[in-house]
Amino acid sequence: MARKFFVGGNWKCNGTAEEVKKIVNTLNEAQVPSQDVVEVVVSPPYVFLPLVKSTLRSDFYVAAQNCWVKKGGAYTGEVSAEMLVNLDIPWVILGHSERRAILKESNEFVGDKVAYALAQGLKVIACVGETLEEREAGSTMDVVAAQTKAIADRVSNWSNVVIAYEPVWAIGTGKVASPAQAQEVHDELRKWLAKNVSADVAATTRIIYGGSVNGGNCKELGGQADVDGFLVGGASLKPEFIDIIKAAEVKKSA
Ligand SMILES: O=C(CO)COP(=O)(O)O
Repeated sequence: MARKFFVGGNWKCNGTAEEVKKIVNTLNEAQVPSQDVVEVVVSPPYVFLPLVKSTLRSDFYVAAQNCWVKKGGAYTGEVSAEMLVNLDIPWVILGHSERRAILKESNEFVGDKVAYALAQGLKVIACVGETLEEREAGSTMDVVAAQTKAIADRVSNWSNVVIAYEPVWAIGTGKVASPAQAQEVHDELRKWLAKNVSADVAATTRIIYGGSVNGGNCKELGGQADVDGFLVGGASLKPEFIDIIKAAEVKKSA
């Protein structure tokens, strides 16, 4: 299958320079499957991007955790897509649920960001996912489809997009989605892409899972047919991130 396993580490708003150096050292020394088998991307806070980029092994890549919705200018506190490109940062995470919920980023705003970042040449990890209330109300797929539609309405080339399905109730809670729950949404999302974008985009776009992924649950989750990797929060700051990268092997032997 053409979809290469993808493991992202979202460090969120954590770390000191000393801690970042330690994490990078641990990653640099790790024995992991080759780039043919797994694509590894770590996402430190903006201020540590140059440090990580200049010290991280060359077979791992870096991502910013956000960027501004259009060309830079008089937007105090923002970082533009152009700046990331200028620093050779290849990836950006957009639409993370923490930004949607706390900073009130709407589906349309996230869609605009994704389109703009792609147009500047960045690769995008676009996050979608439902809250516990939405799941309990039976509207998981409606929510995820609306979030994805806002992206699909603005994007024609999906080759540089990875979709991260991150149920909000599983993020930072230790309450991981069961492999069957993850597979169900990933499968529905792929069908949505087939129907609303194209069969080719559905077949080739990686849909990764995020929400309390750890060294213990990654193999079973990664073994699901439509789970193409992970976006890892808390565990990406720990040595167990290496075990999660190694979960890519489950696909190779599948
Ligand atoms: O939000 C996440 C990754 O973007 C997931 O976070 P946790 O792995 O800490 O639940």
